[in-house]
Order: sequence, then structure tokens, then C-alpha cells
Amino acid sequence: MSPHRWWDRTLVDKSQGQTRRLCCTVLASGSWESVVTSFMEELQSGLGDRGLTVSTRPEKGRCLFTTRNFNPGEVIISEEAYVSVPNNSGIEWRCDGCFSSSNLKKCSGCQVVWYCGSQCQKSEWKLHRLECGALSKLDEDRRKSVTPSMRLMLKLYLRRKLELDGIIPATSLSSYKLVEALVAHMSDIDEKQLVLYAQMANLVSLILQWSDSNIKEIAENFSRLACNAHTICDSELRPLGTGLYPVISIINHSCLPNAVLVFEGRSAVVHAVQHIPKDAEVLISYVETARSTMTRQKALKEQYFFTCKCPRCIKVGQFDDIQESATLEGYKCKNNGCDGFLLRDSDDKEFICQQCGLFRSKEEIKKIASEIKSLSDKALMYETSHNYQEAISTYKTIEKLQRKLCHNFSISLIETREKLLKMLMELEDWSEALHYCRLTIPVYKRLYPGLHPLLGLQYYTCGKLEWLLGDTDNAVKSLTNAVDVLRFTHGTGTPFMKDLLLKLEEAQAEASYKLSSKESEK
Ligand SMILES: C[S@@+](CC[C@H](N)C(=O)[O-])C[C@H]1O[C@@H](n2cnc3c(N)ncnc32)[C@H](O)[C@@H]1O
Repeated sequence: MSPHRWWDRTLVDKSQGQTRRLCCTVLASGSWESVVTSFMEELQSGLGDRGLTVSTRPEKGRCLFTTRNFNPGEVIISEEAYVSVPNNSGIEWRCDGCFSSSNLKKCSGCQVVWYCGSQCQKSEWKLHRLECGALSKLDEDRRKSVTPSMRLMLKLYLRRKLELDGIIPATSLSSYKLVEALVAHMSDIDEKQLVLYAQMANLVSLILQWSDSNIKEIAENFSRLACNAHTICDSELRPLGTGLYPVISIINHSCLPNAVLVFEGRSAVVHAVQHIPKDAEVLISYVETARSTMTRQKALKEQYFFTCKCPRCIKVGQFDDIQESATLEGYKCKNNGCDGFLLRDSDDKEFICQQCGLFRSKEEIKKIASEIKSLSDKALMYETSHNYQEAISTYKTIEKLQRKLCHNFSISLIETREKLLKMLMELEDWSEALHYCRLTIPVYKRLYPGLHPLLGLQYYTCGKLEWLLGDTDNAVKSLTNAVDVLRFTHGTGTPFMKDLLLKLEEAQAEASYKLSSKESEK
């Protein structure tokens, strides 16, 4: 029997068996339908007070709809993580409670989990007491091989146990029932992935050492996590960990979203980024929106198993979509004064500028692209070994070549400039960092129109650099631009936003002091 058939049978048959087993557990009296109905009623009543409702659409499954108007910047919903883990790797660790990376001490019991102090340790103790017991029984090598994804799964099962034992209460908006209701896409994942989930499930079961643990169910939950868990980021959108937010996970995707998901500590907060009328679907983006339709659709299909039919995606193949893709991921016109986009000619031998008609040879493009490729491998090597001087000089050469090859609004060019900006900031070369930051602003404005956190954060970086360099007037302008976006995407009450507003006030005060000093000198 081929492994494929074996997996098909095991997972599908056991899945049905498991669904029945759970029904029986939940159903002391009444039918499965009545359990689902009462669970949905509870969820609807929990959401009703917030002006939200869940409805189901054949092509999307569950969807989150509004039952009132939401203004730009308004919080649509916020949710604590049902379970979460920091992205601890062999080189970087964070506190399990607040994800901070300072003053960490290892849990003396399991030697796996870190805390920044007794407050975080205490707040996590109910769950960690069980996890610590399980991890402590492992030998050192096995303990070291416990990945964040495996810990997330362990915590999921331990939280379910605490809920069943009545130690952590289940509520209408936070319960394992909501986790079970999340899509798992078991019939869509390929055999290789199934085998991987099964191997991970085996390890989780080995760590839990529960006589009734069900490998198939754990594997299915791994698949659930893959399309429902969120990367938890700090206010500047740097990834810190992973969390499962079962209510926010009801929100579907659009490449033209009307809402954005940000994090305040481990709490997930969804803000409206435009006026959302009553009876509209709340939509966030699951993928980087500044990509061509083909790239976005590929990413959505691979991880979430659907074809997006949002207003941007239905334009696929139309002239403006082709233009957008060729600008984002294509080449530039040979004529430096022209900002046209290139398409292949009918013989597929050359590229033709769609604005001025100038030809560009495929050979020339290939040559520059292969130079960039070999330099990129080198630059990455320098970067990962923290040899920033060499990395910067190599990325500068890449940037020069990309300016010859790619359209001014190309993603690869902006990615290189972003890398240079980050490394130059690391080396405290503020003036060069500002040079690259300023180059990214017009591109960000085009790539992220409207209220997008990445545009706001880029203005913020620009403003900080300008202020550090004593260019107070421009710092005020950039920080004002940052506030104009981020007060909608991040709200105004977070420590990050309070700090930004304070910085803006200080920059404004300094600018007016400088102005009055100049006037009194006259
Ligand atoms: C995080 S869940 C969203 C909630 C989901 N609709 C449910 O019923 O639980 C992600 C899954 O929802 C579906 N989905 C999300 N956005 C979609 C869209 N724009 N079109 C079709 N399906 C979508 C896909 O099946 C995807 O894997």
C-alpha cells in the first residue's frame, strides 16, 4: 500500500471517528445540531454587543460582518491569545509572558521556557505547570528539539485540559469549541505535509504522555494552526511570536482590506482602515499586498487553499493588472527618462517598453539578473554572519545593478534599500540610512495607498532619522505624516503611539524654538 493511501485512510477515517467521539463527549443530551446551534448562539451573542455577527457563505465559509457603522481607526474587535508562544530560536529568546527579550531567566524546572520576572511567570503558571511537568521528563536532546510550533500545540491541548477541568473558564468568545470550529483543510494538504504533521503530532503525543491522545486529531490541529494562527508582531511590525485567536480567525482575506490587524503585547486588535458601513464584511489581508496578483494568489493558494476573488484579483489578465505586475516584479525601460513597463515581445526574444516602444534584449537582462543573484548570495552570507560593512558594500552594488534592471517601483529594489536602511541604522550611520529611507517613501506611498501601517512606520523611521540629524523641520513633517496614518492603524492609546506623539510634540517645540532664535538673530 502506498504511503499516500495509508495517510488518506488513517487521517480521513480517524477524522470522522474523532468527530463522532467529540460529539459524544459534548453531547450528554440533545443532538450535534443543537450543540452547534447553541455554540453559534453563544458566539453571536458575544459578538452582538460589539456590532458584529458571523454568517456563512458557500465560497468562503464563516465571515465576520458588521451590524453597525465603523469609523476609520475604530477598534472592530480585540482578543487575547487562546494560546501563544514566542519565536524562540537557538540564538534569540523571549519571555513567555510578555515576549520581552530583556532580563530573562530560564524556568528552572523544564529549562526550556524563559521569563522576564515573577509577574510573567505567575501569569503563565496555570498552563506552564502542566507543560513544565511534561517537558521536564524529556532527555536534554529531545527538550532542545521542541520547536515553537510544537509548544503551541502542547499549550493548545493543555489549555483544553484546564478548560475541561474547570480551571480556566470557557466563555462565548474564548473556548476550545471555537478552535474546533476553525478550518483545517485536511483534504487539501499534500501527502508530504500530512506526513510532517503526523511526525510532529507523534512528538507532541510523546511529550504529553496521555493514554487517550489522538495522533490524527493533533495532526489536524497542526493543519488548523497553519491557516489560522497569526504572527504576533511588535508595534513596528517585527515578528515576536505566534498566537491563536479563534474569533479574529473568522475574518476572511481581501487584497483590498477594510481593516488591519495589529498587536498590543499579546492582544490582537483589528482596526478599521476605512469607513465600514453596517452589514459589510470585515476583511484583512493575509499576505503582503504589495505584490503582483499572481504572487498574492500563489501565496494564498499554498497556505490558505483558496483563490481570491477580491476587486484587485478579478482584474487578473486585464491591462492595469498586467501593468501593475510588470511594474512591481518586472524590468525598467532602457531610456532613463521613461517610466514605462516592459512586456515580452511576441517571439519572446526581447522586452518592449509599453510607453516608448524601446526594445531591451533578454540577454542583457539575464546577465544583470545573474550578477545580482550571485552578489545576493554573498550579501546574505555577510549579513547572517553580522559582517555589516561587507554586507552593506555588497548590497550597495546590488542596488546599483537593480536600478539599471528593475522598474523604479519594483519590490526587489525596495527590499534591497530596506536591508541597507536596517544595517546602516544598526551601524548608527544615520545620514546614509536617511538617504535610503527617503528613497523608499514615494514607493511606499504607491504600494500602500490609504491607511497602511507600513507607510506610517516608514514615515516614523524617516522622522526619527531627520531629528537625530538635527533636521527638525523635516522631522516634524515626517512624524506628522506618521501620526496621520498610525493613529488609525494602531490607535492612540498604546505606549508606542504615546511615545510617537510625545516625540512629535518635542520636535515641534524644538522647531519653533529654532525659528524664534533665527528671528531674534535678524
Ligand atoms: C482564517 S480562516 C477564515 C475563516 C474561515 N472562513 C472559517 O470559516 O473559519 C481562513 C480560511 O478562510 C477561507 N477564506 C478566507 N478568505 C477567503 C476569501 N477571500 N475567499 C475564499 N475563501 C476565503 C479559506 O478557506 C481560508 O483557508
